[in-house]
Amino acid sequence: MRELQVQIIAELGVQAHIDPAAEITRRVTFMKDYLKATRTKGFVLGISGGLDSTLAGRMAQLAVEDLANDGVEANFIAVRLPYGVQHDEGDAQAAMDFIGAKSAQTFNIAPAVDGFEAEFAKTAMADVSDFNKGNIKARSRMIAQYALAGHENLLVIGTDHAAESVTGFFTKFGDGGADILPLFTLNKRQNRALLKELGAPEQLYNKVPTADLLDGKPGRTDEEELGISYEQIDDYLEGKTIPEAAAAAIERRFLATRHKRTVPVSLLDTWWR
Ligand SMILES: Nc1ncnc2c1ncn2[C@@H]1O[C@H](COP(=O)(O)OP(=O)(O)OC[C@H]2O[C@@H]([n+]3cccc(C(=O)O)c3)[C@H](O)[C@@H]2O)[C@@H](O)[C@H]1O
Ligand SMILES: Nc1ncnc2c1ncn2[C@@H]1O[C@H](COP(=O)(O)OP(=O)(O)OP(=O)(O)O)[C@@H](O)[C@H]1O
Ligand SMILES: [Mg+2]
Repeated sequence: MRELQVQIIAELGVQAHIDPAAEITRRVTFMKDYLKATRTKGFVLGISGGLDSTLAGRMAQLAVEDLANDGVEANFIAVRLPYGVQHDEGDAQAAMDFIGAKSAQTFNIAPAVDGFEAEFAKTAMADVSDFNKGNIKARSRMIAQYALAGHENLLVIGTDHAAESVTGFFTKFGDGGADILPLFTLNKRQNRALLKELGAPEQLYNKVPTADLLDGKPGRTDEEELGISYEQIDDYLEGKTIPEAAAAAIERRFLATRHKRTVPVSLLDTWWR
């Protein structure tokens, strides 16, 4: 194995072989234990229709149902956070149906994002780029989830996992901003396997991953933006040999995005030297 590959696998805690049922139990138990230890009152998570939030959302609902059986009252808010009308709203609704959250809500981020866009144009005297606006959308979703969390003393769930973490493919303090990460250590195909194990419809566990942040290219696939396939990223994270160009691209992105996987850099840090 490549030297950096060994390091990355250890840092992200990826296991090459998993038992999906056991992984579900382990993660639901983690969510329940953390909620009890912190005496918080439940969870909130944005549901996009993509497979990561469908999986984390279903596990959150299972945690809340288990907690009720143990005599602990907890809420789970599954919140749709569209920018106006989402092009694949049907999948998002199918995800909401499958999750069956205790509380289902909708928060349209369009007025907030459009407000930022207008003020940005006045301040910078230039239009915000579609790419930069995409990050504003991701950060607006974070703010909406923290507002709901603050209202009821809930924990914000993040869907970061090894196959996104390794390339830093998330918005810093956007979808990267969360309190608890139940999918951590899993790669993309393992997320899919857990969702299938939970009995999700095929339409949901086989959904093509998309950050879906661009006005100009709705539903642009992650693989198109990254130029690396999840098959390659997953294989790399399982310690397999992949083509040199793909391995080098993953490692380049990993090294360039170290600042996203840590708290803000201070005088006491040395990792960047
Ligand atoms: N070396 C460094 N040390 C400390 N901070 C550093 C830094 N370099 C940049 N920064 C800071 O980081 C910022 C750039 O990071 P960031 O704002 O995240 O922006 P950036 O990494 O450029 O863009 C986010 C990427 O994640 C993708 N994404 C976002 C959201 C969701 C998903 C998804 O899969 O659903 C994917 C998105 O498509 C895009 O490719 C800079 O503006 C700067 O403030
Ligand atoms: N339109 C949306 N509505 C609600 N939440 C969203 C929306 N877009 C993104 N999110 C939140 O941001 C997280 C990160 O998005 P990301 O695309 O990585 O995950 P996903 O959509 O759940 O799965 P996939 O990566 O397979 O598309 C989502 O898991 C979800 O919590
Ligand atoms: Mg998505």
